[in-house]
Amino acid sequence: MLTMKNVIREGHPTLRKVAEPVTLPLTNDEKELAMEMLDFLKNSQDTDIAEKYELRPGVGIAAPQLNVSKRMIAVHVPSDLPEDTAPQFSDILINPRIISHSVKQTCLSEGEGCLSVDREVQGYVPRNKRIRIEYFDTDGNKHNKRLKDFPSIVIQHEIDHLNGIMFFDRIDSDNPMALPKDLEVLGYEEE
Ligand SMILES: COc1ccccc1NC(=O)N[C@H](C(=O)N(CC(=O)NO)CC1CCCC1)C(C)(C)C
Ligand SMILES: [Zn+2]
Repeated sequence: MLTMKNVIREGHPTLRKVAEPVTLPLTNDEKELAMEMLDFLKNSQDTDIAEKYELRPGVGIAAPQLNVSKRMIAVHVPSDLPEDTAPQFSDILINPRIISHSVKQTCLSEGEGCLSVDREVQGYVPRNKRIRIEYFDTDGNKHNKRLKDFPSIVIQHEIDHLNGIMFFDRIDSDNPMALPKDLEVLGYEEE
């Protein structure tokens, strides 16, 4: 099973590479890795497993973070509602592409972190509020989905990893708490 020691950290050159598109159909190794990535996220959200293996509570991971420079990401976003066990969004996305997005931007009120970054970085990370994505699943079927808010932020964060972009690249270093106009802050102070 994947643990934090498989995750490469800030400074590793692979995190700054543009990952290669995956040729379909996936090889068995690529399928295996994709499923391990999703399992890692599920394990990280299981109290006992996460504690036992010291996993950070992950909602998304990109293959480059495992030193595999391929355009594959896994996303597993739990529901906002505690009584709801079904995740808001859970899938493995092969060659994901943002095909359109809202003008409206959003950001997390508490900023962002990253499984590959072992430090706090303050500042808002402006992202598109809504995105339409196209991607392939591990069976090679094409999907086209519209996402907004947190699931949309997670997927944009992961697709950035496929392009060698880290979340702090998007923070305005002159004024980290600057809120671009037409941006809606997402998070606890939300009604
Ligand atoms: C179960 O966990 C949650 C439940 C509800 C809200 C948030 C979370 N968890 C996270 O935001 N987790 C972050 C995360 O997985 N990532 C993914 C990552 O680093 N991918 O490369 C960072 C997030 C920052 C914004 C979007 C993803 C870390 C860096 C804090 C582990
Ligand atoms: Zn990350």
